[in-house]
This record gives sequence, C-alpha cells and structure tokens, in this order.
Amino acid sequence: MESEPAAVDVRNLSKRYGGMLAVDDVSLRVETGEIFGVLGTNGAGKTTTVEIIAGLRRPDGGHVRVLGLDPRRERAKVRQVLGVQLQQAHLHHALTVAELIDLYVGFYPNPRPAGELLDLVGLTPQRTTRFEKLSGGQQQRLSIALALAGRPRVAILDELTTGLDPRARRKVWATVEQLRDDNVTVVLVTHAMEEVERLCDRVALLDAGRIIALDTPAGLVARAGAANLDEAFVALSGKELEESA
Ligand SMILES: Nc1ncnc2c1ncn2[C@@H]1O[C@H](COP(=O)(O)OP(=O)(O)OP(=O)(O)O)[C@@H](O)[C@H]1O
Repeated sequence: MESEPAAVDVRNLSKRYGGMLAVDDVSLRVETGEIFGVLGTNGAGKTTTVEIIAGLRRPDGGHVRVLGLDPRRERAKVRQVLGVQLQQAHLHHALTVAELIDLYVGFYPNPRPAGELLDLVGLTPQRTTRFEKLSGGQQQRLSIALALAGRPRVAILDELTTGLDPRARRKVWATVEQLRDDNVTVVLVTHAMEEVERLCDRVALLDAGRIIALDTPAGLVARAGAANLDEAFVALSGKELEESA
C-alpha cells in the first residue's frame, strides 16, 4: 500500500529573478500535523519558497506537492486543502470584516462558520468595521481567519505576528496551537525566535536561497553548541537575525 503523501514535499526547488538565484536547490518534507518553521534573514528566499508551494509562483526547477497534489496543475483541488496567509493582504478596503469573511466562506463547500472564524481571531467586536479602519494587527488577524475559512489541512502563514503587540501575538499563537490540536499542518515563515521556540516542531534555516540547517529548534541549538536559538542562528548562518516586528 502507498504510504500517505507528505503534507508538503519540496525537492530540488529553484527560482531565479533575472540573474539572481532566490531559491537554490531547496528540498524539504513537512509531515502531517507538523508546525514547520521557515527562518532566515531578509531576502533569504522564504516568501518565494512558500509562494511556490502555494502555486502562486512558477519555479524554474524542482518538484512541489501538497498532500500529493501539484499546486499549479491541480489548482482547484489544492485550493480546497490549502489555506494561505501572505505578508501583505490585498483585500478590498471598503468591505467590512463580516463581508470579507462571508466572501471567503462562500468559496468553500464546507467552510468554518463565519461566527467561528471571527471568534477564533478575536474580531467579533469589529465585524461591522471596514478593512481600511482596522489596525495593522487586526488586519493581520483577519487575514489569518480568511486563510482558515475553508478548513484547510495545510496552512501557510507568512510572518503572521510581525507588527503585532505582545497580547495580539499571544492570541495568534494560541490560534496556531489550536490548529495543531486539529491536526492541521502549518508552514510558518518567521523572523521571531520566540515564535519558533514556542510553536515549531522543526525549522529550516534559509540563507541566500539555500537551506543551511533543518532540525528541531532544540536540535539546532545543540548542533551549533549555542545557548539559545538566537545564538544558534548566528552561529549557523554567520548573520544576525533582525526582527522586523
Ligand atoms: N518579484 C521579484 N522580482 C525580483 N526579485 C525578487 C522578487 N521577489 C523577491 N525577489 C528577490 O528575491 C530574494 C528573495 O526574496 P524573498 O521575498 O523570497 O525573501 P524572504 O526571505 O521572504 O525575505 P523577507 O524576510 O524580507 O520577506 C530577495 O533578494 C528579493 O529581493
């Protein structure tokens, strides 16, 4: 019998922008139910990698499958199992929170009810607020709710807590932990070590388009002979990681 396909299977992925190799021979496999971190300095290729996994960019080379599906050739099927929250949400500014949620809920055959989504990200009091009037953190939380509207089995979350205050951050972390309890696989792009330590089962360290280490957070620390993940990052990549929060 065939074994279950990986939640995300990436092999020898490459992507060029002009002469610059943004993703350079990246391979990784994310198992079902894992929270998998993608960590790296600005410009390391994190967003490009997850955009390719989501089928939003065409790779120049390599192989990508999400639950065994090809994100470009089987777009419609992938959309039913994958939820994506990208760095900048391009949402209709004049629509209210409830209108945007209803719009997204309408895309899926078996969506999470709108009320449940609002609750999940703590935006029930803002349901009649227009998107443009939300704070940055509220916009961020809304984009997470929208990514979860279709009950995805795999969720890609790109810098989900960047720019959030500590309380909002904790709220979002609790949402991600709830996803773990529901056996949803999460690919989490992040700059925040605390987030990695708290949430991630394993993490890939990206630098200049290449994976320079892939391990559990504790494994990375041990491998680098470091005291904590911050130090491990510097030891492994030779760079300071700037928090862009
Ligand atoms: N559409 C594009 N056209 C040209 N170059 C691009 C494009 N998108 C990204 N790049 C370049 O590719 C490299 C990788 O970018 P990417 O956004 O994937 O990195 P990142 O690790 O997500 O960075 P950040 O942490 O700043 O979001 C960078 O050097 C970036 O300038």
